[in-house]
Amino acid sequence: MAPIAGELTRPAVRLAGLTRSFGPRTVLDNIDLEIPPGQFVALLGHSGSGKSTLLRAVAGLDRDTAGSGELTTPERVSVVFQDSRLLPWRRVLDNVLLGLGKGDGDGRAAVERGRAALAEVGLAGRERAWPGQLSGGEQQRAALARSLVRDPELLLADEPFGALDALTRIRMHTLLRKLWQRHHPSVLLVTHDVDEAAALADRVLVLDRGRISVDLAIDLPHPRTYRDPLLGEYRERLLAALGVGPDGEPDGAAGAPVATGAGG
Ligand SMILES: Nc1ncnc2c1ncn2[C@@H]1O[C@H](COP(=O)(O)OP(=O)(O)OP(=O)(O)O)[C@@H](O)[C@H]1O
Repeated sequence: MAPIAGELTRPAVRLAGLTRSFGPRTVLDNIDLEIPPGQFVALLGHSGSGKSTLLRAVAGLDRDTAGSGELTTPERVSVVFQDSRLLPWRRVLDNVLLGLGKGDGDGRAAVERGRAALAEVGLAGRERAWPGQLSGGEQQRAALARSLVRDPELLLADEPFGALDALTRIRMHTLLRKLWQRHHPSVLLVTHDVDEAAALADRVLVLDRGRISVDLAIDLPHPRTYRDPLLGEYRERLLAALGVGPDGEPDGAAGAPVATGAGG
């Protein structure tokens, strides 16, 4: 739930002095970050800037990496990746049920939760399909259902729509926005897509050379339309922060151009 005004709430995510290195290369350099409960944060940055490394650290997936820092996350954390990671030998509903943790119920109650999650992502009636019978977009919907079935307090998403075509991606943005508004987990969404970040997030972070170089609040109500000129202004600010000039060419220090994805 969103915090009630004036109520003291602990951040859902707290990173203090997070540093990660691969050999001599420091990818994350002493990062501090707090994400309040229910906040939708997008993490932008050039390829290789360390976005996935940060997300994996928050997810607790990189214990072998040389690093230091403090990390606090809520108990129920779900992760979605660019590929759905559905098990091809399990039917869609059974894949979704894999998202349930110990103590989340079993038997009939679990099946009901799985069915409800599939219905929420628009896959009612596809419970007994095999993953290979779903389109790419449907597979990502099933992955979202698997991540939501345990009602996460924190949803971590690493380029979840990066492999989808532009139109499917826009539909998935709408779906993710609705799911977030309904369940209100904190979200950390890694993306290359400036439009995706500006359209969905309360707050956009830009990762550059191991540090968070920009922390920008997107102060626009939801749902946002891609044609809103105010959204366009945020987009321009973010592109400038990424070092992409008006002609799409790099305009300075930050380097290569970024894909801006679903525009228009
Ligand atoms: N397991 C690993 N071993 C060695 N180097 C790694 C490892 N994981 C990531 N790196 C390096 O760390 C840097 C950051 O990688 P990371 O995947 O976090 O970037 P990213 O911003 O998510 O990139 P992209 O947008 O291309 O996915 C890269 O230079 C990468 O080569």
